[in-house]
Formats: sequence, C-alpha cells, structure tokens
Amino acid sequence: MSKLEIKNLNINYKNKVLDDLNLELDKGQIVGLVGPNGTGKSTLLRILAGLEKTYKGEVLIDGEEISHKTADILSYQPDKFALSDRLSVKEVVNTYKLFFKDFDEDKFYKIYEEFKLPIKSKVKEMSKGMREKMQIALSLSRNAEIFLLDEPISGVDPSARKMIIQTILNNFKEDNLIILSTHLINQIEPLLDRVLFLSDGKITINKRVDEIRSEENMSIEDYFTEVF
Ligand SMILES: Nc1ncnc2c1ncn2[C@@H]1O[C@H](COP(=O)(O)OP(=O)(O)OP(=O)(O)O)[C@@H](O)[C@H]1O
Repeated sequence: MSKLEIKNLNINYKNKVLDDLNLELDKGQIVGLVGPNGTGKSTLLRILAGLEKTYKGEVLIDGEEISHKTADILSYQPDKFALSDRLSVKEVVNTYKLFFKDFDEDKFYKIYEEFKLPIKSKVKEMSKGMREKMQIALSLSRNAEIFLLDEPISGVDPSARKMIIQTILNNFKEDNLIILSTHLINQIEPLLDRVLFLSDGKITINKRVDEIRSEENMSIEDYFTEVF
C-alpha cells in the first residue's frame, strides 16, 4: 500500500481545477510539486490537509480517506502564516502545543536558534523571510509522517535558502513523505528525490530526479523549460 493514493480527483471552482488527477507516492521521499501559476498546487495540498472537502474522487493516506485521523499525522504549512501576526513567538508556540499533540517545543527552539531568529519578537515585526524560517521551524517540529509545505522558500535570501534545505534534510526521517510546492525548482533541486509537474488538472510528469538527470542529462529546471 502506498502512503498516498489519489484516484480520479476532481475539483471545480469557477473552472475545473483538478481533472481526474491520479497519483501514488511511497514514503521515504522528498517530492517537489511544480507547475504554472493557478494550476492547483495549493488546492491539491489543501485537499490532502483536509481543508478542502468539495472534491470528488478517492484520496487515501495509509489506505484511509481524508479525516481528522489522517490530519493527525500530517504537518501542513500554508503559503501564508495562518495565525494572527499580533502573536509573539511564545504565543505561537503555545498555540501549536495546544493544537498539535506531536509538537516538540525543544526541537522548535533548537531550529529557531539555528536560524538566528529573535526570540522576543512578535510575528508582525518579522520580515517575510524571517516568517518563512519560523514557519519551517514550526512545521518540522511536529512528529508527523507527512509534511506538506506550500512555497516554503519564496521570501528567503540564498544563504537562508541553503540553511532551510539543510534543516529539512537533517530532520527528514526514512518513513516520512515530504511534498513541497515551489517555483524555485533550481534552488530546491538538491533537496528533491522526485518531481511532479501539475498542468491541465493532472500530474503530467512524475519522475525521480536522478532519472531526469541521467536520461536527459540536464537540470530539472532546464528539463521543464524544454518540455513546456
Ligand atoms: N477557495 C477558492 N475559491 C475559488 N477559486 C479558487 C479557490 N482556491 C483556488 N481557486 C482557484 O483555483 C485555481 C488554482 O489555484 P491554486 O492556488 O491551487 O493554484 P497554484 O498552482 O497553487 O497557484 P500559484 O502557483 O499561483 O500559487 C486558480 O484559478 C484559483 O483562482
């Protein structure tokens, strides 16, 4: 049984966004989800996180339909900070402790310090990049099995990007599955085992990164630029 199985997933808003999408992913990999603006990457992650229920089709995690049970093993990071920015970091941590039984406070502060973020800050006093680092620290501090990270590195500088990539790798466990959506495929390529390309409502490419590199002899970004 795959960790994640999606069969004939459909969702419409004004237009059809996901159109008979099929996907199977095993645990033990870091997967990049790429595709043009507005193709449904965030929508797909929200469905997996249990936040979007108006879909049709079958979405199974460990063989179970999406429910509070699947949400319990899943750490979802939206593309924008979901709590009030008036909160202090301590208050954010307390909220996470309240909501998530698997939240490891010590681990959070360890990553937070590695990122050299200010302890006594309020979220609204942080820059976009600082918020992203805080969000990564929060997401990775849950002892979850699946991590869904929606555009986790859009606002950080190149050295912080490297640090975040290293932090994700350091915290990755063999039985985890990480899916992260990004437009910065070049920067994130060293992190990835697999890439998915979403277009026209379907996963049109689902390949291991080493397969693309050896078969096509080019970087992932060059490959996508050439194919599309
Ligand atoms: N709650 C909603 N109500 C109505 N339309 C929505 C809603 N959420 C998403 N959409 C529409 O669904 C489509 C897919 O949006 P989504 O945010 O999933 O795309 P995306 O691939 O993540 O885009 P981007 O790369 O720009 O972040 C867009 O046309 C968007 O306008």
